[in-house]
Amino acid sequence: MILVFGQTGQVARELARLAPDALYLGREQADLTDPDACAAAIRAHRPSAVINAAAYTAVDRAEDEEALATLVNGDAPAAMAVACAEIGIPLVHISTDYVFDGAGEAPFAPDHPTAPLGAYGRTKLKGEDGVRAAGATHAIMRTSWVFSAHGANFVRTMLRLGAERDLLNVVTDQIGGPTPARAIAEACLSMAQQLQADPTKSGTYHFSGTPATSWAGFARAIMTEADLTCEIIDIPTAAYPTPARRPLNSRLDCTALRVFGLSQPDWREYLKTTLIELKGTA
Ligand SMILES: NC(=O)C1=CN([C@@H]2O[C@H](COP(=O)(O)OP(=O)(O)OC[C@H]3O[C@@H](n4cnc5c(N)ncnc54)[C@H](OP(=O)(O)O)[C@@H]3O)[C@@H](O)[C@H]2O)C=CC1
Ligand SMILES: Cc1cn([C@H]2C[C@H](O)[C@@H](COP(=O)(O)OP(=O)(O)O[C@H]3O[C@@H](C)C(=O)[C@@H](O)[C@H]3O)O2)c(=O)[nH]c1=O
Ligand SMILES: [Mg+2]
Repeated sequence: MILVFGQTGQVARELARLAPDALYLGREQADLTDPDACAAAIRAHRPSAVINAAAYTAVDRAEDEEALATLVNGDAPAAMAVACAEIGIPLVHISTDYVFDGAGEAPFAPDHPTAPLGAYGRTKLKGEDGVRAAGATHAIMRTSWVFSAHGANFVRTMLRLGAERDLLNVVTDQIGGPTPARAIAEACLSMAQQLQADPTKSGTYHFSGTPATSWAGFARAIMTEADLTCEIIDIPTAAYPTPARRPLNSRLDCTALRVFGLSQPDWREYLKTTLIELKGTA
């Protein structure tokens, strides 16, 4: 039995659709602000693998709540990994492009030095370090720009704003790979299964959608696919001030996915299916 931390999040919901028999622990059953409780849940349930799909993901708010975000994104995954090491099971942990500083234009390889620009990235990096230090079989999967038909994400924000406005300013100098939560969930399950059979696959992997685009480019694709007439105006990051700094270059080098026989999802296909799914629920 696979144990998943998270129930209502984008990735957790997609996991639940793909693997309904896994055990999903929401905030009520396992609060990540209590790392010991997370470790205790693993010891109590003795699963065959753990996937951590829960996190503090409010990038701007994290600047003011770094202590809380550190507990959830840093200390809880570390405690999970210690418990996984004890009982000899793999942990699949999800991390982010925001651990990098976004310099240059080349895709970041998994072993490229990290240098987060903000609190969210710092807390996620602490979680990565804790998972690696615990000695459990693990995959740290760094992904980026996650979207789905549920939860808080850029696609849903653009659909809401696009229906209200004729024009929308969107940054054009942050480049990355939008990644469907659905594809992340599939990859997590595959990694968990393969790690059980072959612990030598442990390591840090990048998993992002292709092709790389800007937030403005992504916004334009969303408006087109959704038949909204809202015009997207290209603006530089400097013209869109936010509490947290974000990396300009979020490109991730995903070639190591070959180890798991996985490849990058084309976000344009998943955008279509996401919009169909949203229409069905509207
Ligand atoms: N969203 C994105 O664009 C990106 C996300 N990631 C990473 O991917 C992973 C999945 O993200 P995503 O699915 O988008 O996340 P969401 O923001 O959609 O969901 C986060 C989940 O974490 C849960 N959670 C937050 N705080 C706690 C807590 N204290 N105790 C228990 N559960 C908690 C939330 O529960 P509740 O509903 O109760 O609040 C929610 O289920 C995370 O590790 C994230 O860092 C990486 C790159 C990009
Ligand atoms: C709503 C809006 C956003 N933007 C910009 C702000 C920001 O630079 C970019 C995306 O906005 P968001 O608020 O979705 O960005 P953000 O929440 O920072 O998204 C990040 O979330 C975390 C959890 C991650 O791990 C990252 O990979 C990334 O997905 O678009 C505009 O330019 N115009 C707009 O109207
Ligand atoms: Mg956000």
